[in-house]
Amino acid sequence: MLGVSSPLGVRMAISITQPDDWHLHLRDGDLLNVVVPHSAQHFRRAIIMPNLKPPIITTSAAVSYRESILKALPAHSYFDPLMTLYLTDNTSPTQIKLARESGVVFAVKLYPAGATTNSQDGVTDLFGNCLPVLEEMIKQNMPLLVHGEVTNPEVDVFDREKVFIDQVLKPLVNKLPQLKVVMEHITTSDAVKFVESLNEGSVAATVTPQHLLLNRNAIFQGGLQPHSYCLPVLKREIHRQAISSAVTSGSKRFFLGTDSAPHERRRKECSCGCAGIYNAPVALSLYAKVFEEAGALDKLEAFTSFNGPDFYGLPRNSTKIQLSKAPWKVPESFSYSEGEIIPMFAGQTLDWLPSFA
Ligand SMILES: NC(=O)N[C@@H](CC(=O)O)C(=O)O
Ligand SMILES: [Zn+2]
Ligand SMILES: [Zn+2]
Repeated sequence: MLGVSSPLGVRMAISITQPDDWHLHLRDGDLLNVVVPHSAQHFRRAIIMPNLKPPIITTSAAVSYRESILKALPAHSYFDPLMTLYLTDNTSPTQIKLARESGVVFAVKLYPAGATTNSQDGVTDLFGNCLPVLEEMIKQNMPLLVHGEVTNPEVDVFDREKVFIDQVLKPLVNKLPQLKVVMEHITTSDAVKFVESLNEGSVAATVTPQHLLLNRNAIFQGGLQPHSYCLPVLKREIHRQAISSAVTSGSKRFFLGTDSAPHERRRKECSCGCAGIYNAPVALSLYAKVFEEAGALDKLEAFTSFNGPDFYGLPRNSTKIQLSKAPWKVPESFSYSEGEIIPMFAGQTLDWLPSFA
């Protein structure tokens, strides 16, 4: 990381290796034309979530989804979508082999059936139905990306991540210690402890800007705030602090994954609103804010740009991006053919402005 100083010695800008987003929802249809440019503006590569309707369960579906993403890229921009397969009870080991051979699919995503947006085709019994597939993933060195929440309605919604760690992840890493696992969008100190207790190269976690900056008060601040609702739901302040400390400590086990998850405004602002926060345009500014507030700006680059590719066994980017300490206003909304999407912190002023030098 290179610091640029003003004559008074105040750091005005930093230059870092261009980041990647290791957890991103781009959706499909016309919405791609809005959200793909936003991600490509800051990120070089992204792990693309497969929870479309219908979900991406085959390599051929992943290949054609990748083509539509590339078509939505503005001219002269570079962005490499790293595709994933949606794991179902019926996924076969052969499909995993084909996925690896394609060179297009980089991971397999586990959604416990019913846990989150478009997860109804997800897995009902991981150990009962998916062991041969997980064994093939070890052979192919293909990571398992996990939405880590149990779906049992009797478990309190704020405890679902912790219970998932105890009931599924601990047995999983005991049974298959060679499987690479990414616990996606972690929200609790329990998840931090779990990830830190394991071998660095085998289990890692992505962390979103909202889980680093907000606690569950944000959902109810002055009234119900649908644009602060995501899954796993925001947690208590002590959990936010635990995640922030873990990430800013410089540990290699944590890396950037925005979980940017746009939903059309009326699908958020209604009587049964969708879970998901659209943060792609603001994510990098917000991560910089978190590291600055922790006095750890020197550790930002490893989190945004090194730990992810190192875990996935991919090269680090050679391009750079600049973050300037300059106020900028987040747009109120972005329109597309079916309506609009509202970004996180819409209309507010943020401090760090990313740009290509
Ligand atoms: N995070 C969310 O609240 N929503 C995501 C799904 C997910 O990542 O769980 C979505 O696809 O909308
Ligand atoms: Zn999820
Ligand atoms: Zn997600």
